[in-house]
Amino acid sequence: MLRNGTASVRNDTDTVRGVAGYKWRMAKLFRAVIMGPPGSGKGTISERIAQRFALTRLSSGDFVRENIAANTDAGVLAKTYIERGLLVPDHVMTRLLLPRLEEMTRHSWLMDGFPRTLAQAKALNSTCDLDLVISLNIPYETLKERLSDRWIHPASGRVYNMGFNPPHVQGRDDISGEPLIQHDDDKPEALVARLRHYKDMAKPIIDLYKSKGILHTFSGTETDRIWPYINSLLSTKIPSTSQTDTQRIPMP
Ligand SMILES: Nc1nc2c(ncn2[C@@H]2O[C@H](COP(=O)(O)OP(=O)(O)O)[C@@H](O)[C@H]2O)c(=O)[nH]1
Ligand SMILES: Nc1ncnc2c1ncn2[C@@H]1O[C@H](COP(=O)(O)OP(=O)(O)O)[C@@H](O)[C@H]1O
Repeated sequence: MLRNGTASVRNDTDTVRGVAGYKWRMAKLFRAVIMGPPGSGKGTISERIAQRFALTRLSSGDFVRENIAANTDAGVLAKTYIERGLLVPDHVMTRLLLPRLEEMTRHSWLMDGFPRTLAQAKALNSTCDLDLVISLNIPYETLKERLSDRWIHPASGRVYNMGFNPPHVQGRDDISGEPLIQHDDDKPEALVARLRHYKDMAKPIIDLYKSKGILHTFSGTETDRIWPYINSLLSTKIPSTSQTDTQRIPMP
């Protein structure tokens, strides 16, 4: 249920009267979060889930970058942290994200990158009830190999891996043809610290979702082997009607 003041819309099959004499039947919506250490495949798997189940894919990193580009107050503030390689403080992240989620009352979504702290998880919890949390558990050696081979198209966030999903033209984004870059913090020397940090921050969040009975953990070294399990889990959880989110039905 997405709580917005006193209004709540979600997880119900609900009808609302529209302007043109139609009722809009709200399909049962679905809200999920994907968690995992850097390089665990959150972006890759989110993309597959979004395509297969027609969910809106939300990425906290993209929100932050959009706000920086648009020079919003929160974006300007967030930039000062990102430039120093820090996480954006909780109150800035929630100010950026929660209003956006409140606009999404009619959409099923999958969030990547939020919550990253227990405070964020609690703030999210007070805004909406999640249906499911996917946690990816990938061995360190695998993460290290993947990240040293990760190339990104910064403008779109499209991700490549020189072995797993290489671009059609080496060093160039498939769609725009623009150059790909590597993040400094994907280098092995930065990775140990990033992983330790992830573990410390994620543990209480994972415990919280476990206690709510919505946590599903997937372990393995290959996305293509994990994917069928995620796919079949979601097939049982996501009602087929949520693929359109709303259906317009004539008023009787
Ligand atoms: N070799 C290999 N690379 C993968 C696999 N799954 C994802 N990748 C790549 O590993 C890197 C990290 O994946 P990404 O989805 O960006 O992870 P995130 O940091 O959790 O969002 C990217 O370069 C992906 O293309 C896999 O099964 N095998
Ligand atoms: N939930 C969050 N809490 C705090 N900072 C965040 C959050 N999501 C994104 N950010 C900030 O935005 C940056 C980019 O996010 P993202 O694209 O997820 O990249 P990365 O996976 O490299 O951290 C992060 O490094 C961090 O500074």
